[in-house]
Amino acid sequence: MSTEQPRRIEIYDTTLRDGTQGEGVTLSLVDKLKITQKLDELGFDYIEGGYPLSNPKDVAYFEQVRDLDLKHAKVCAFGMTRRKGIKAKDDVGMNALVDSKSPVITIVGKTWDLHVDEVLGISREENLAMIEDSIAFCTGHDHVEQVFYDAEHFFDGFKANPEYAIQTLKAALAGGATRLVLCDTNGGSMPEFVLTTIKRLKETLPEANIAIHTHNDCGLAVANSLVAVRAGAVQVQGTINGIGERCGNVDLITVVANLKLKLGFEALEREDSNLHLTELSRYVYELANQNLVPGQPYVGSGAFAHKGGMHVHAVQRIAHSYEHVTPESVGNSRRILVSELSGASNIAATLGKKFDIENNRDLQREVLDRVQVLENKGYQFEAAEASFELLLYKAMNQCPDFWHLDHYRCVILKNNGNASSTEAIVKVKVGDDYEHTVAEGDGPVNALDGALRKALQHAYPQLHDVKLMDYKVRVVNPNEGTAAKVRVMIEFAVRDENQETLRHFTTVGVNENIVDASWEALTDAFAYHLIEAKAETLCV
Ligand SMILES: CC(=O)SCCNC(=O)CCNC(=O)[C@H](O)C(C)(C)COP(=O)(O)OP(=O)(O)OC[C@H]1O[C@@H](n2cnc3c(N)ncnc32)[C@H](O)[C@@H]1OP(=O)(O)O
Ligand SMILES: CC(=O)C(=O)O
Repeated sequence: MSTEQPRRIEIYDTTLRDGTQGEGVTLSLVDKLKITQKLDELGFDYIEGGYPLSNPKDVAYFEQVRDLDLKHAKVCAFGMTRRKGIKAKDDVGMNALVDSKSPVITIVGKTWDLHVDEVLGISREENLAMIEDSIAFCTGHDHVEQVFYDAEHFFDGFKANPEYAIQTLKAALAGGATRLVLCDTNGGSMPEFVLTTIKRLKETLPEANIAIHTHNDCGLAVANSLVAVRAGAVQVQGTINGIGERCGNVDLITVVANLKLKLGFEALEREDSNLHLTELSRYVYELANQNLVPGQPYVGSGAFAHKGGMHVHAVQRIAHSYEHVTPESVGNSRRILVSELSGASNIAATLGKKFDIENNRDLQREVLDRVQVLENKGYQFEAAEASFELLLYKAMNQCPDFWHLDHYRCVILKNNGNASSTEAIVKVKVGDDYEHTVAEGDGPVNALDGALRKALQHAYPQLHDVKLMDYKVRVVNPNEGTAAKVRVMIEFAVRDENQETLRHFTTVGVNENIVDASWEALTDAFAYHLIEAKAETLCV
């Protein structure tokens, strides 16, 4: 039996620098500090906080991050080599880096002769001097513990001119760099090339500590990072959720999970850090104001969501029949979806216990048939769990009529130059009485919601607790132009008397008329809430 300790891989996060180079990503100073704290809590080794020369926010970040009580992570300041033709000590960028007081400085320099000759337009010797001088200038300051060298375009440079690429790395080592970070800046390299290149490099520079920084332009950032580790890299650089320039950086969430759960490496200082990967991913999406990616490996909302009937049938018996790791191992959870692709097992798994129908195959099939017919018409029940449950209540004859609609009407008034106003009129019969109400709203749905609530408020005060939160509409068959069907999904929150949210639920409606589709989703929600709240119907 091997007694060898698993190799520990350093994890270097650049969400706050390279991540913010992604389209649509901006983080406030407070967000950057919060993410720093979170990454430190989970045991990240290095956090690249920004580019101190770039903007006042990054300067402020490096001032304020010193007040955080970080337990493990080292904050890194990023910048490029000195400008051509001047001394490092006279370069504003160099001075901004050391003035940041960061214990680690990461300097990016040119490896590819194309960039040296054509982009910077300098001699190759000057580029080598810029790399060595810049690193030496930083290492010459006592507070600087380490300088990492980001070899920009390393793999493209090595392909074009391997001798020169290696000279640039030697210049970095001569300056005192403690990590040579091989960057696949354009994200175009293939894993085989990354592997063989690093192996060749290790023969030339056996003592150098190699790190890897990949981009995802070929969808290979994770693969390239993992082969680099296999070839001996000691550090992986990337971002949370893979945000970053163009197609993004490597997603450190996937890298860490693969290193720890699949390949037997140690990564991140905290023992149970992989259990918090889902939480971390969602935290960063939230602060970066980005939508979750359902299919994101390990931590996406769909990473352990089972939809096909055959899958659900098997997963209920043996979870790993359709799951490569347990959802809990990365802090995620299993979900069973109901749709036209479901089998009876999906219904038994999602609602079998709540409705006590785990063994009632006939009822499960009846509801499934109904789901299939409705989804064929444009409904979607995966995310509209309340409308789906209502189908079950109906199939079990447990969905009473709480009111009878006589009619509703919506009027939108638009005067030239004025904002439009909307009025809805609703007439319903509740028990023996007619309620005829009117409400104004921001639009037809808001006005109808108001008018129907007024009509029902005395008979069913429970509706006071349910609030409309979000409204989404999508065209189902766009080929029909303005006569196309639309699918409306409405999210509601149920609140207690202190206005604390107890739970959310969603309903769906489909129609050629957007107001009718909205009415269907709205009334589904009211009926669902009344059943769940055990309201007695006044209509017999
Ligand atoms: C692969 C990467 O992700 S590297 C990081 C890229 N990140 C960023 O660019 C975001 C932060 N950048 C910035 O805030 C700005 O671009 C700054 C402050 C760095 C520079 O701004 P400016 O002085 O206005 O220059 P600009 O951005 O137009 O052009 C880059 C300049 O840096 C020079 N340069 C580029 N790379 C290097 C390098 N490795 N070493 C030295 N100089 C370099 C270019 O020659 C050019 O200088 P020039 O205008 O004298 O020809
Ligand atoms: C340094 C860096 O971000 C890159 O080369 O991609």
